[in-house]
Amino acid sequence: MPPALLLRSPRLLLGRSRALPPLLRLRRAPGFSPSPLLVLPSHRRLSAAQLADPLAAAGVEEAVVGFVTGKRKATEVAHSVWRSIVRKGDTVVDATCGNGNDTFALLKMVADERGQGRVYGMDIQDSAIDSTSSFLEMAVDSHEMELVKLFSVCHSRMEDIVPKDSPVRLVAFNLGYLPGGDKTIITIPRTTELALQAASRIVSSGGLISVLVYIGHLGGRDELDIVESFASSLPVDTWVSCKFEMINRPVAPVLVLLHKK
Ligand SMILES: C[S@@+](CC[C@H](N)C(=O)[O-])C[C@H]1O[C@@H](n2cnc3c(N)ncnc32)[C@H](O)[C@@H]1O
Repeated sequence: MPPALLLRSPRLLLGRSRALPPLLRLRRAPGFSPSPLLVLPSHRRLSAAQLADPLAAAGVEEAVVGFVTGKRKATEVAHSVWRSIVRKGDTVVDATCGNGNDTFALLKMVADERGQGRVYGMDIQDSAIDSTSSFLEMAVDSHEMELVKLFSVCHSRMEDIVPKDSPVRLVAFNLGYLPGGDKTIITIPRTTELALQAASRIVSSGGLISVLVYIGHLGGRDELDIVESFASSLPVDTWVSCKFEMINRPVAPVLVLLHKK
Protein backbone atom coordinates (compact mmCIF):
# COMPACT_ATOMS: atom_id res chain seq x y z
CA MET A 1 0.00 0.00 0.00
CA PRO A 2 1.44 3.44 -0.81
CA PRO A 3 2.53 5.13 2.41
CA ALA A 4 1.05 8.48 1.49
CA LEU A 5 -2.16 9.36 3.19
CA LEU A 6 -2.78 12.27 0.93
CA LEU A 7 -1.90 11.96 -2.71
CA ARG A 8 -1.65 15.34 -4.30
CA SER A 9 -0.59 14.57 -7.79
CA PRO A 10 0.75 17.71 -9.51
CA ARG A 11 -1.14 16.48 -12.56
CA LEU A 12 -4.35 16.88 -10.63
CA LEU A 13 -3.51 20.27 -9.21
CA LEU A 14 -3.60 21.97 -12.56
CA GLY A 15 -2.58 25.58 -12.58
CA ARG A 16 -1.69 25.71 -8.90
CA SER A 17 1.88 26.73 -8.33
CA ARG A 18 1.82 28.01 -4.76
CA ALA A 19 3.32 25.92 -2.01
CA LEU A 20 0.72 23.78 -0.33
CA PRO A 21 0.38 23.96 3.44
CA PRO A 22 1.55 21.00 5.47
CA LEU A 23 -1.28 18.53 5.41
CA LEU A 24 -0.64 16.42 8.43
CA ARG A 25 -0.22 19.06 11.05
CA LEU A 26 -2.09 17.19 13.74
CA ARG A 27 -0.15 14.21 14.92
CA ARG A 28 -1.48 11.72 17.42
CA ALA A 29 0.80 10.76 20.26
CA PRO A 30 0.67 7.06 21.21
CA GLY A 31 -2.37 6.50 23.36
CA PHE A 32 -3.69 9.98 22.61
CA SER A 33 -7.46 9.95 22.63
CA PRO A 34 -8.90 13.39 21.88
CA SER A 35 -12.22 14.55 23.16
CA PRO A 36 -13.85 15.47 19.84
CA LEU A 37 -16.33 17.87 21.31
CA LEU A 38 -13.50 19.92 22.76
CA VAL A 39 -11.22 20.05 19.76
CA LEU A 40 -13.46 20.18 16.69
CA PRO A 41 -15.12 23.32 15.34
CA SER A 42 -18.87 23.34 15.75
CA HIS A 43 -19.67 22.74 12.07
CA ARG A 44 -18.11 19.29 12.22
CA ARG A 45 -18.92 18.10 15.67
CA LEU A 46 -20.05 14.52 15.96
CA SER A 47 -21.41 12.97 19.08
CA ALA A 48 -19.13 10.76 21.13
CA ALA A 49 -21.41 7.84 20.23
CA GLN A 50 -21.00 8.50 16.50
CA LEU A 51 -17.23 8.72 16.82
CA ALA A 52 -17.11 5.55 18.88
CA ASP A 53 -19.38 3.59 16.57
CA PRO A 54 -20.92 5.42 13.62
CA LEU A 55 -22.31 2.10 12.41
CA ALA A 56 -24.61 2.14 15.43
CA ALA A 57 -26.51 5.04 13.83
CA ALA A 58 -30.03 4.65 12.43
CA GLY A 59 -30.97 1.65 10.30
CA VAL A 60 -32.73 2.31 6.98
CA GLU A 61 -36.20 1.63 8.35
CA GLU A 62 -35.74 3.90 11.33
CA ALA A 63 -34.19 6.63 9.18
CA VAL A 64 -36.98 6.51 6.57
CA VAL A 65 -39.72 6.51 9.21
CA GLY A 66 -37.83 9.32 10.95
CA PHE A 67 -37.71 11.29 7.69
CA VAL A 68 -41.43 10.77 7.08
CA THR A 69 -42.24 11.93 10.62
CA GLY A 70 -39.88 14.92 10.40
CA LYS A 71 -37.41 13.57 12.97
CA ARG A 72 -34.56 12.56 10.68
CA LYS A 73 -32.75 14.60 8.06
CA ALA A 74 -32.10 13.59 4.45
CA THR A 75 -28.40 13.17 5.33
CA GLU A 76 -29.35 10.54 7.90
CA VAL A 77 -31.45 8.68 5.34
CA ALA A 78 -28.49 8.83 2.95
CA HIS A 79 -26.04 7.48 5.52
CA SER A 80 -28.37 4.67 6.53
CA VAL A 81 -28.83 3.59 2.90
CA TRP A 82 -25.06 3.74 2.37
CA ARG A 83 -24.55 1.51 5.39
CA SER A 84 -26.94 -1.08 4.00
CA ILE A 85 -25.07 -1.23 0.67
CA VAL A 86 -21.41 -0.63 1.51
CA ARG A 87 -19.33 -3.53 2.87
CA LYS A 88 -16.01 -3.70 4.70
CA GLY A 89 -13.18 -3.70 2.16
CA ASP A 90 -15.19 -1.81 -0.50
CA THR A 91 -13.95 1.10 -2.59
CA VAL A 92 -16.10 4.22 -2.33
CA VAL A 93 -15.88 7.82 -3.54
CA ASP A 94 -16.72 11.01 -1.69
CA ALA A 95 -17.14 13.45 -4.59
CA THR A 96 -17.49 16.51 -2.33
CA CYS A 97 -15.38 16.14 0.83
CA GLY A 98 -16.15 19.57 2.32
CA ASN A 99 -15.38 19.31 6.03
CA GLY A 100 -15.02 15.54 5.92
CA ASN A 101 -18.16 14.36 7.70
CA ASP A 102 -19.23 12.09 4.86
CA THR A 103 -15.64 10.96 4.24
CA PHE A 104 -15.44 9.95 7.90
CA ALA A 105 -18.74 8.05 7.76
CA LEU A 106 -17.65 6.25 4.58
CA LEU A 107 -14.26 5.38 6.02
CA LYS A 108 -15.90 3.73 9.02
CA MET A 109 -18.04 1.67 6.63
CA VAL A 110 -15.18 0.34 4.48
CA ALA A 111 -12.30 0.09 6.97
CA ASP A 112 -11.35 -3.52 7.51
CA GLU A 113 -8.62 -5.48 9.27
CA ARG A 114 -6.96 -6.44 5.97
CA GLY A 115 -6.61 -2.82 4.88
CA GLN A 116 -8.49 -3.33 1.62
CA GLY A 117 -11.19 -0.69 1.94
CA ARG A 118 -10.58 2.62 0.19
CA VAL A 119 -12.18 6.04 0.26
CA TYR A 120 -11.26 8.31 -2.63
CA GLY A 121 -12.21 11.82 -1.61
CA MET A 122 -12.15 14.97 -3.70
CA ASP A 123 -13.01 18.61 -3.47
CA ILE A 124 -12.36 21.58 -5.72
CA GLN A 125 -10.99 23.58 -2.75
CA ASP A 126 -7.65 23.03 -1.05
CA SER A 127 -9.17 24.36 2.17
CA ALA A 128 -11.83 21.62 2.12
CA ILE A 129 -9.22 18.93 1.57
CA ASP A 130 -7.16 20.37 4.45
CA SER A 131 -10.26 20.48 6.65
CA THR A 132 -11.14 16.87 5.84
CA SER A 133 -7.57 15.74 6.43
CA SER A 134 -7.36 17.53 9.79
CA PHE A 135 -10.69 16.12 10.91
CA LEU A 136 -9.76 12.56 10.00
CA GLU A 137 -6.40 12.92 11.74
CA MET A 138 -8.29 13.69 14.92
CA ALA A 139 -11.04 11.14 14.53
CA VAL A 140 -9.50 7.93 13.17
CA ASP A 141 -6.39 5.86 13.77
CA SER A 142 -3.35 5.66 11.52
CA HIS A 143 -4.43 2.37 9.90
CA GLU A 144 -7.77 3.85 8.86
CA MET A 145 -6.02 7.02 7.67
CA GLU A 146 -4.03 4.98 5.18
CA LEU A 147 -7.25 3.89 3.51
CA VAL A 148 -8.17 7.47 2.54
CA LYS A 149 -6.83 9.17 -0.57
CA LEU A 150 -7.72 12.84 -0.90
CA PHE A 151 -7.45 14.97 -4.01
CA SER A 152 -7.90 18.65 -4.69
CA VAL A 153 -9.66 18.26 -8.02
CA CYS A 154 -13.03 18.70 -9.72
CA HIS A 155 -15.20 15.62 -9.26
CA SER A 156 -15.86 15.49 -13.01
CA ARG A 157 -12.34 13.99 -13.14
CA MET A 158 -12.96 11.15 -10.72
CA GLU A 159 -12.04 8.59 -13.38
CA ASP A 160 -8.47 9.99 -13.35
CA ILE A 161 -8.24 9.15 -9.65
CA VAL A 162 -9.99 5.89 -8.93
CA PRO A 163 -7.92 2.93 -10.17
CA LYS A 164 -9.56 1.27 -13.15
CA ASP A 165 -9.43 -2.17 -11.55
CA SER A 166 -11.30 -1.07 -8.40
CA PRO A 167 -15.03 -1.76 -8.50
CA VAL A 168 -16.73 1.21 -6.82
CA ARG A 169 -19.66 0.46 -4.51
CA LEU A 170 -20.74 4.03 -3.82
CA VAL A 171 -20.22 7.54 -5.12
CA ALA A 172 -21.55 10.18 -2.73
CA PHE A 173 -22.29 13.79 -3.64
CA ASN A 174 -23.25 16.44 -1.11
CA LEU A 175 -23.72 19.42 -3.39
CA GLY A 176 -23.57 23.15 -2.67
CA TYR A 177 -20.95 25.18 -0.82
CA LEU A 178 -18.53 24.43 2.00
CA PRO A 179 -20.23 25.09 5.36
CA GLY A 180 -18.17 27.72 7.14
CA GLY A 181 -16.29 28.48 3.91
CA ASP A 182 -16.57 30.66 0.80
CA LYS A 183 -20.20 30.48 -0.32
CA THR A 184 -19.32 31.59 -3.84
CA ILE A 185 -17.37 28.38 -4.48
CA ILE A 186 -20.18 26.02 -5.17
CA THR A 187 -21.04 22.99 -7.23
CA ILE A 188 -22.43 23.96 -10.63
CA PRO A 189 -24.83 22.10 -12.93
CA ARG A 190 -22.39 21.52 -15.83
CA THR A 191 -19.61 19.85 -13.80
CA THR A 192 -22.13 18.09 -11.57
CA GLU A 193 -23.63 16.52 -14.69
CA LEU A 194 -20.19 15.47 -15.96
CA ALA A 195 -19.39 14.02 -12.54
CA LEU A 196 -22.67 12.08 -12.46
CA GLN A 197 -21.87 10.64 -15.87
CA ALA A 198 -18.41 9.64 -14.64
CA ALA A 199 -19.90 8.13 -11.48
CA SER A 200 -22.36 6.08 -13.50
CA ARG A 201 -19.44 4.63 -15.47
CA ILE A 202 -17.34 3.62 -12.47
CA VAL A 203 -19.99 2.40 -10.04
CA SER A 204 -20.32 -1.36 -10.06
CA SER A 205 -23.42 -3.51 -10.31
CA GLY A 206 -25.13 -3.51 -6.89
CA GLY A 207 -23.66 -0.08 -6.15
CA LEU A 208 -25.15 3.34 -5.56
CA ILE A 209 -24.82 6.99 -6.53
CA SER A 210 -26.14 9.19 -3.74
CA VAL A 211 -26.79 12.89 -4.39
CA LEU A 212 -27.88 15.35 -1.74
CA VAL A 213 -29.03 18.54 -3.48
CA TYR A 214 -29.46 21.83 -1.60
CA ILE A 215 -32.03 24.01 -3.31
CA GLY A 216 -32.25 26.98 -0.93
CA HIS A 217 -29.44 28.95 -2.60
CA LEU A 218 -29.26 30.67 -5.98
CA GLY A 219 -28.77 28.03 -8.68
CA GLY A 220 -29.77 25.16 -6.40
CA ARG A 221 -32.99 24.49 -8.33
CA ASP A 222 -31.11 24.44 -11.64
CA GLU A 223 -28.74 21.91 -10.19
CA LEU A 224 -31.65 19.75 -8.99
CA ASP A 225 -33.11 19.92 -12.52
CA ILE A 226 -29.84 18.59 -13.93
CA VAL A 227 -29.61 15.82 -11.33
CA GLU A 228 -33.23 14.77 -11.92
CA SER A 229 -32.83 14.90 -15.67
CA PHE A 230 -29.74 12.68 -15.41
CA ALA A 231 -31.59 10.31 -13.05
CA SER A 232 -34.56 10.10 -15.45
CA SER A 233 -32.29 9.28 -18.38
CA LEU A 234 -30.87 6.12 -16.79
CA PRO A 235 -32.17 2.93 -18.42
CA VAL A 236 -34.75 1.16 -16.29
CA ASP A 237 -33.29 -2.28 -16.95
CA THR A 238 -30.00 -1.38 -15.24
CA TRP A 239 -30.85 1.45 -12.84
CA VAL A 240 -33.36 2.34 -10.14
CA SER A 241 -33.71 6.12 -9.67
CA CYS A 242 -35.63 7.59 -6.75
CA LYS A 243 -35.71 10.65 -4.52
CA PHE A 244 -36.65 11.76 -1.02
CA GLU A 245 -38.22 15.20 -1.03
CA MET A 246 -40.21 17.26 1.47
CA ILE A 247 -43.22 18.55 -0.46
CA ASN A 248 -44.40 21.21 1.99
CA ARG A 249 -40.85 22.41 2.79
CA PRO A 250 -39.88 23.67 -0.65
CA VAL A 251 -36.26 24.54 0.17
CA ALA A 252 -35.41 21.42 2.16
CA PRO A 253 -32.57 19.39 0.60
CA VAL A 254 -33.55 16.64 -1.82
CA LEU A 255 -31.92 13.22 -1.72
CA VAL A 256 -31.58 11.43 -5.07
CA LEU A 257 -30.51 7.78 -4.98
CA LEU A 258 -29.41 5.90 -8.10
CA HIS A 259 -28.95 2.18 -7.69
CA LYS A 260 -27.17 0.16 -10.38
CA LYS A 261 -28.84 -3.24 -10.61
C1 LIG B 1 -21.97 20.81 0.98
S1 LIG B 1 -20.22 20.76 0.83
C2 LIG B 1 -19.85 19.08 1.16
C3 LIG B 1 -20.02 18.66 2.59
C4 LIG B 1 -19.23 17.42 2.94
N1 LIG B 1 -19.65 16.24 2.22
C5 LIG B 1 -19.17 17.15 4.42
O1 LIG B 1 -19.51 16.03 4.86
O2 LIG B 1 -18.74 18.04 5.15
C6 LIG B 1 -19.97 20.88 -0.91
C7 LIG B 1 -18.49 20.83 -1.30
O3 LIG B 1 -18.42 20.66 -2.72
C8 LIG B 1 -17.22 21.27 -3.13
N2 LIG B 1 -17.22 21.46 -4.58
C9 LIG B 1 -17.75 22.47 -5.31
N3 LIG B 1 -17.55 22.26 -6.62
C10 LIG B 1 -16.87 21.10 -6.74
C11 LIG B 1 -16.36 20.35 -7.84
N4 LIG B 1 -16.55 20.76 -9.09
N5 LIG B 1 -15.69 19.21 -7.58
C12 LIG B 1 -15.51 18.77 -6.31
N6 LIG B 1 -15.97 19.45 -5.22
C13 LIG B 1 -16.65 20.59 -5.44
C14 LIG B 1 -17.19 22.56 -2.34
O4 LIG B 1 -15.89 23.09 -2.30
C15 LIG B 1 -17.71 22.09 -0.98
O5 LIG B 1 -16.66 21.80 -0.10
